[in-house]
Amino acid sequence: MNSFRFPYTSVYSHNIWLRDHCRCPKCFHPATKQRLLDTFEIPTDIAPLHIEAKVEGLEVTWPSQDPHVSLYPWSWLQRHSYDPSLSGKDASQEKVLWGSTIQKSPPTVAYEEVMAKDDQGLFKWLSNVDRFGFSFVSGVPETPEATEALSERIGFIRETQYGRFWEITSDLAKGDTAYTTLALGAHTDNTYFTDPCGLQLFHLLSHTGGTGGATLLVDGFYVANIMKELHPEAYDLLSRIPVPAHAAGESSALYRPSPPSGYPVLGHDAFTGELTQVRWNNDDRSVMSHLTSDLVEKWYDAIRTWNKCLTSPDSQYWVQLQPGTAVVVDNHRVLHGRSAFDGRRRMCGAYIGVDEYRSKLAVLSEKFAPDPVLVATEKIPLSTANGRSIWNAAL
Ligand SMILES: C[N+](C)(C)CCCC[C@H](N)C(=O)O
Ligand SMILES: O=C(O)CCC(=O)C(=O)O
Ligand SMILES: [Fe+2]
Repeated sequence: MNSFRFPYTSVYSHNIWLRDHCRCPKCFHPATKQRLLDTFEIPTDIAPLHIEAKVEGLEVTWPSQDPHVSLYPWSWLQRHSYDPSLSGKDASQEKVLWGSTIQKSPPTVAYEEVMAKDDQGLFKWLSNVDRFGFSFVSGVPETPEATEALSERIGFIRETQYGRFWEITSDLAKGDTAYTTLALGAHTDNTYFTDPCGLQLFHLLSHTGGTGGATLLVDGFYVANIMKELHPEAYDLLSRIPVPAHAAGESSALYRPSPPSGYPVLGHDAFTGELTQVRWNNDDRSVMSHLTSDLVEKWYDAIRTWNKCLTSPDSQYWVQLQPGTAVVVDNHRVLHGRSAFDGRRRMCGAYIGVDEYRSKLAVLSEKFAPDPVLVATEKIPLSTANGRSIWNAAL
């Protein structure tokens, strides 16, 4: 919507869009941020009575019994303009793709900072995850309790068939190879869920009487980028062919995603086409029973190429976790794995849902990295009953 060259009698589509998105307290509940306006009462041929460019934003007067005045802050219009789209990516949200060289300076935040009630450290931690897909937390007390408290700083823990906050060791306490001493190749968890967890937290509590059990991290977005450049046909197949998965190690549970055919290895934003998710766990993959015969060879070639890129030394970041240093991983981007081990090894951690993670990051971003245009130019009342800006540029 070319709000800056807004013609007086624009085509109806812009008028109805503008009227539908009025954010005055009568049309948009200031506390609940829900639409109060009845979209379907807006006349299809609605057109403004008057338009004025004000310091705070675009003021539009609509015809109705008592002319209705809407104010659209410039930052809000910029954020939501669709023709053309004007909301460029701001650098702070740029993803930093990485390979093995990340080992030189992996993103890390101190536990004390993350636990501090002012949330600055928590924002720093989640900003790391947003940019790098993972972050260490140093100085964590070597207990499950402290690790659980750390997890809960982000949001409520996601409970699954493996429990809420989990402690794992090689006792097959649960029907999964994570509860063995076996090596695990680079994977993302929960491919058998429709909605894989957003974050996965790991904290090695102890490892005695044995060796191995190193942690592998791979930036799935970095590897996908390489695939897109060097193996576009394979990238395309990984982006199109759904992959079924299951978790069937517990007699009480048989998890499969909905639909059971699953989801492609590489998931994209349907609107922007941007890569948004990697789903890959070759051990948990079920029977590929929906490939057409002409695709079988091609698909296996594609996953062989994918695996080759995933396992290239250039893509792999191996780190021997130590008690006291936890790591959180964006399970929609970064794959994790482990080398085989012996001896007694105790790992604890938790899942956090992707929406809980993104919500916490959004709220903290509003507080610590607000939309500069919104803060600088809007003179309109920014706070409401619940203290949240009525003009959060994202709403
Ligand atoms: C131990 N912990 C609960 C974290 C995971 C156990 C299940 C892992 C499963 N194979 C997957 O990849 O999702
Ligand atoms: O034991 C580890 O280091 C990680 C095992 C694993 O992949 C998991 O728990 O999801
Ligand atoms: Fe895992």
